[in-house]
Amino acid sequence: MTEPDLVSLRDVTVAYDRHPAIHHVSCGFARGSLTAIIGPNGAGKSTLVKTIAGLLKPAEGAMRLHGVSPKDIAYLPQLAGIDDSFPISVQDVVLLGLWRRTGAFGRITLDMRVEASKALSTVGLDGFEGRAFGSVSAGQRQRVLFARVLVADSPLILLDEPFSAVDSRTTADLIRLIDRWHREGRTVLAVLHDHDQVRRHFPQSLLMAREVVAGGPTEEVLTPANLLRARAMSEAWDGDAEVCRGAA
Ligand SMILES: Nc1ncnc2c1ncn2[C@@H]1O[C@H](COP(=O)(O)OP(=O)(O)OP(=O)(O)O)[C@@H](O)[C@H]1O
Repeated sequence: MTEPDLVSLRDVTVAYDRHPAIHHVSCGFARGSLTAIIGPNGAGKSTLVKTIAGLLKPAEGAMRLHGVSPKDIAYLPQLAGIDDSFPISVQDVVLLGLWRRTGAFGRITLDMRVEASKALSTVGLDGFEGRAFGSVSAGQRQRVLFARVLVADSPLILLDEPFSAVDSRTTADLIRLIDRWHREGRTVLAVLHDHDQVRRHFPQSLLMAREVVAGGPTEEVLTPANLLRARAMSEAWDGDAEVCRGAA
């Protein structure tokens, strides 16, 4: 018998204020897979990832996790969504990745601090522990957030546009980290816009345009015909439509 997908969505519609952002999405992500989620702006990629992270609830359909609990998910939101005026040190941001082990009010041990420093070292930020998170550059911030994912040691990792505002050297370093997570058998989903990068590093892709346009091996998904279809579907989308209930 084949193993069920680690994450599966069946006929999922997610709405903001009753206006669907993605609709009738059915797809699965196998355990240990490395998948790029691609599609035009507004295609619903972040909405999909937030739904898998448990931050949004489907208005219709079902999202299921198999053999992984919601608290085991490491989610890296779009950098733009993080409030960098909040006074928190780089080390404390990394330690937030340990909350599964510590609980909301758990004690941070010396070992945990050492682990956080090691993770910072892995992402090239030796000695950054005491810096204010808001005071480091956008690329360095992204490295800090990857360090947070590193210490979380999660079987399912969701990355929303992890390379926006990041230079090519940092991108290359972070891609090496993603490769490492993939080799370790973790399941990784990343929202990306750079198709060359996706072709080079991501074996699987899911092309979205409010619904699934295509999913599977990247070379079969990223075809000119599919990309054209995704663009046309996005442009034809009716943003004022309401959730269609009871559709057969
Ligand atoms: N909090 C929100 N409230 C209302 N509408 C929202 C909200 N977040 C997203 N949307 C709408 O849902 C649709 C899908 O947005 P989403 O951010 O998921 O797309 P995306 O593919 O990630 O886009 P991008 O590539 O531009 O980041 C868009 O029309 C967007 O305006």
